[in-house]
Amino acid sequence: MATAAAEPDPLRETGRYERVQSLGKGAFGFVQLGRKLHNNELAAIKFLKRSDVNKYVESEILNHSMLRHPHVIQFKEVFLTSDYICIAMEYATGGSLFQYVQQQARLKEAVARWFFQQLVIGVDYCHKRGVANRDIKLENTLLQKVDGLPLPLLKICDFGYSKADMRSAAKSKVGTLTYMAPEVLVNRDGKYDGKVADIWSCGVMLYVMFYGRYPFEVPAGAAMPKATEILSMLDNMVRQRYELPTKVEISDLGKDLLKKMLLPDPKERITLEEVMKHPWFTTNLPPEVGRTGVGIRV
Ligand SMILES: Nc1ncnc2c1ncn2[C@@H]1O[C@H](COP(=O)(O)OP(=O)(O)OP(=O)(O)O)[C@@H](O)[C@H]1O
Repeated sequence: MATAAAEPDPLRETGRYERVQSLGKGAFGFVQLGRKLHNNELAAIKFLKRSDVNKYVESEILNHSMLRHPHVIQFKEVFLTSDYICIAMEYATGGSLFQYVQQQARLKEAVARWFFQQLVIGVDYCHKRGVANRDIKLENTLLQKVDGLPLPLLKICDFGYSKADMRSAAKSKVGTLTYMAPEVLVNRDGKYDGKVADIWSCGVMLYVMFYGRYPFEVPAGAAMPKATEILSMLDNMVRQRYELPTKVEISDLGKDLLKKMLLPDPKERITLEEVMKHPWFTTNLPPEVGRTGVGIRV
């Protein structure tokens, strides 16, 4: 994580916000915790260089601003400073689900279900609003601590690779390799359905929560994987060659859902509607989930 001292302080020139601390750095910019001067409200503010603005920044703003849901980080406002486009959003106090899983090595099945139910309900909401996220991963799901709840709530963030156009299929090969659906990697006719690819990525997230590792990987080490390594990973995906380590006890229903989400043919892959009717998913799912996000039992 970058230190606040090393980062510029663009909020100073706004006269509306002050910087509280640095929250971290991504590939495209940095994020700071800011406080709104007139009401002390906190916000996570993402700074993107104005000179680097591209179609992804535009989609991030347009798509994220359309969404309002308990399991999506709330978009607040966008404003400009002399050098940056600044996106103010709800501040998630509990870090990312990636950090959470890393701390625990892997999650108990009931805890994985708690997060997975919220993830799927949030992703389904985005899809119903016409937005495919295309970069669903543990790092892009943040946690919000809420008094009285045994576990934090999950919030989907980062719509930098999202796609909203319902009329045309997605073409760009975007996302993160270990979470990328095979049809995105192959992209033979140059098109895929971003929403169906999101379901694969949710399946990868479920796998990582269960087993604390990725189902499909290229060897670690090199910054850029070799084409042969990517092809071999793709081969494993297409042949459904991944381990379900027996030393980790996961119910048959949990494994059944996982397998249906990791079906390589997007036409055969389970739909979100079917996921939400799956008996593993509906276990311990109170009616409040998705509406307020509060009241989930583990
Ligand atoms: N709304 C938020 N509340 C709290 N922390 C946030 C929020 N949004 C982002 N962060 C944190 O800020 C850091 C940078 O986030 P950002 O989205 O720019 O990059 P990233 O997701 O780490 O990487 P990349 O964008 O390259 O995939 C991350 O550690 C992230 O957890």
